[in-house]
Amino acid sequence: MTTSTIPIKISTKAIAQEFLDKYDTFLFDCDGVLWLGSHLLPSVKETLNLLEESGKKVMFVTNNSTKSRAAYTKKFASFGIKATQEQIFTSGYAAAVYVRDFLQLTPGKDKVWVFGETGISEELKLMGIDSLGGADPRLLESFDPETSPFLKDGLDPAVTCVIAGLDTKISYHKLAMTLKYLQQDGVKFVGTNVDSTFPQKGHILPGAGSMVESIAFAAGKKPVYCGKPNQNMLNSIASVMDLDRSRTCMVGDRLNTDMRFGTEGNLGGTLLVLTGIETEERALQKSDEYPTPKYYAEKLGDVYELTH
Ligand SMILES: C[C@H](OP(=O)(O)O)C(=O)O
Ligand SMILES: [Mg+2]
Repeated sequence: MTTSTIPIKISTKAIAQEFLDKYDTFLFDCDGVLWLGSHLLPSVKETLNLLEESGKKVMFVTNNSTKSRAAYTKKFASFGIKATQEQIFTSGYAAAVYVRDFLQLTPGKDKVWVFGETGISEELKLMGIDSLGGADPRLLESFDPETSPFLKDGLDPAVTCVIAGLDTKISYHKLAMTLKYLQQDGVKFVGTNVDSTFPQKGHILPGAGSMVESIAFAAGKKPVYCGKPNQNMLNSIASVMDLDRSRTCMVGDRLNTDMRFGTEGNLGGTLLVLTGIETEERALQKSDEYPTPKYYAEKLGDVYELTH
């Protein structure tokens, strides 16, 4: 899939101002755009303040399922950035919405086995859906099928779905139990996001996709992914806010998730920043796997720095 236009680099005041004037709503990816782990990227806070002062609407759309939306408001606050839970969409929340609304799990009856962190289980809990596994510390113990606390009374028959996402405390016990549940007839398989890698300051580390696809390979089953570029996420956002797609821009650091999400969502534009996964060379090359961005920039903060 390609777009005919050559990406425009935001490298002058005039281009930066043209970019700002073109859109009323900005959807921001988080990892690799706003921050790298605990490291806030340059002039991000100033850029977000500029957008707020200009009356622009801002949403945060992250494929990172490790934290709940509520936990993310605390991460934003730690950087001195105001963000309400309603402005934040995570792939963990998107997966919970999917199992509630599409798979129609019955709260109080159906349960979910989670491979991943609290960002998934906390969102399920808010919907009244119980989950097993996840950050349960007993899963960090070495796995023995004879003694595992998750097997001694047999598998929980109430589990009708597995949700898998990024787990920075991965263990064989977690992999084994997730596979056991996926081997049960009728258990659905949901992935939070397909990102193969995860940007940290000075490192590109294994992402959710590398773990979910490992489980999929073992189970011989393909998950339904709920994060970007899945359009259910954008449709959820559009349903809760008055979104004029033609005046909306998706800002991200990954071509095959963020830029696809924006282009396939028929948004007015996309901005690829080079502080995460991608390079200028890849931003400019045409590919069948992902669209070229409308704009690109060395970093998001250039939008502020070039106009001030
Ligand atoms: C990298 C991705 O997060 P995002 O860039 O979508 O915030 C992820 O955590 O897998
Ligand atoms: Mg990112």
